[in-house]
Amino acid sequence: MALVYEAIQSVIVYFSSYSMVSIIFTVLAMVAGVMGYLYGPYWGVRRVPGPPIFPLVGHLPLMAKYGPDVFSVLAKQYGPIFRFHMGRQPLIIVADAELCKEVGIKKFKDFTNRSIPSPIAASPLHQKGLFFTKDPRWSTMRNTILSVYQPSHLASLVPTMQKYIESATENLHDSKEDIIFSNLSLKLATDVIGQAAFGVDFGLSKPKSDTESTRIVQDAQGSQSGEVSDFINQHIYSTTQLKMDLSGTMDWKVDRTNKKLIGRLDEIVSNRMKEKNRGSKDFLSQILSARESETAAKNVFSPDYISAVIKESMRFYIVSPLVARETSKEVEIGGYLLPKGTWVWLALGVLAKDPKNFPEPDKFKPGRFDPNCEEEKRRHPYALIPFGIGPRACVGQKFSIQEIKLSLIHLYRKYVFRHAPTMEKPLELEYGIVLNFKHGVKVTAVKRT
Ligand code: HEM
Repeated sequence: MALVYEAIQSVIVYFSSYSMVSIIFTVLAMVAGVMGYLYGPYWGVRRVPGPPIFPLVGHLPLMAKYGPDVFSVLAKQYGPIFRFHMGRQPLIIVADAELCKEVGIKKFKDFTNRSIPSPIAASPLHQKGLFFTKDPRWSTMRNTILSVYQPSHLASLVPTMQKYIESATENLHDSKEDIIFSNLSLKLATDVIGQAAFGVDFGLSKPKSDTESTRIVQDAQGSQSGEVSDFINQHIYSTTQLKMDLSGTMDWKVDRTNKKLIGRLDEIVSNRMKEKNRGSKDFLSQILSARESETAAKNVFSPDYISAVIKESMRFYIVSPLVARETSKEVEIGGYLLPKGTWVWLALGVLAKDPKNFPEPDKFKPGRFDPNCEEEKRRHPYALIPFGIGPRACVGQKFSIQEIKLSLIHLYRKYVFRHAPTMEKPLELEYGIVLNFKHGVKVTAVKRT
């Protein structure tokens, strides 16, 4: 009997110690899993210098402390290439013109793609566009799109651009309220893109009375202008709501808006496909014609003073301070070996405020771009790259510069502008995916006599 009792006892001890061991193992495995989840992405790039990491939030508290200057502050401390953690996701920040050249041009084939933040990874609409699309799909799409940005085609757009600029700026001096110039230029740019890209009049920049009288007039695509503005508002919502949210969740409203947008875009494209003599006035018609003639594309598409002022403005308020790229295989940059899949971000904003290339960087001095001045001659050729760099640089660069130049010429020929008394000083900025003005740029216009 005693023997049986002892045997049972030893079995109980065996099993209870077994379950203790298994609990310990389970807990250890869970801890290892959590540590792996939190620090796995860091491990491959741990040799790249960077500030100490706060658990879970990474370096986000530094962003709260230094605001938009955070990358300039860190570049001073850690050098031209450093690590910055958005939560657990490490970014390798490249803050030097020569290294940007290496990523964007010399080693481009290892950096063809952009890193995709999770809200975009969850959005098929954004992934289909040229900006985020990847690998061969990107090159086919880019080659087809580039044809519509040829100088001859851009030149043919001058009258369209002029028409919108003239109508939008006709009676600025009559305005009883301050003109929120940043809003006006956004509407103007969107209207020009609508006409140039889709052959559709969005009617956003027309002076109010005009817009009201044409509200019921059908636009070129048969949709009413109210509907078109609705479409654009959805588009603006969809793009401005893309936060750098790395939590893996996506705002359901963005998802819903994207679905509606896809519907609208499909509608515009299918209507245009039905048109026999669609001509080649707008980008959509050109791309559809290119698609019909090229099978590869078919599978993919479903220094004058003004120049100096434009360059200095784009340096001073750099629109897109960071450009996201990703390594497609193991690659060496700035003396560090980066594994495949590393997020490498080019810090165009740090470059633009680097006193090595732009002495007194916080002063607005268009003269620094005078081709005869020493500063211009000494400067690194890739010190100011507001449109990005290399084969993946902005396709809209020439289009934008043409529109900016035309707008400036028209505006300054007719008006003198003054800061409105209601405009804050210094201007308050909002930093998102692109730079924005918190309260708008407010001006009053005085007609030249
Ligand atoms: C002042 C105006 C603009 C600025 C500062 C700007 C800036 C940029 C930057 C920095 C990039 C990333 C480039 C890189 O990765 O190296 C980019 C890409 C792009 N931009 Fe712009 N852009 C502007 C206007 C436009 C316009 C008007 C269009 C269209 C008509 C446009 C279409 C694109 C596209 C499609 C890409 C993605 C190109 C690709 O991934 O192959 N941009 N832009």
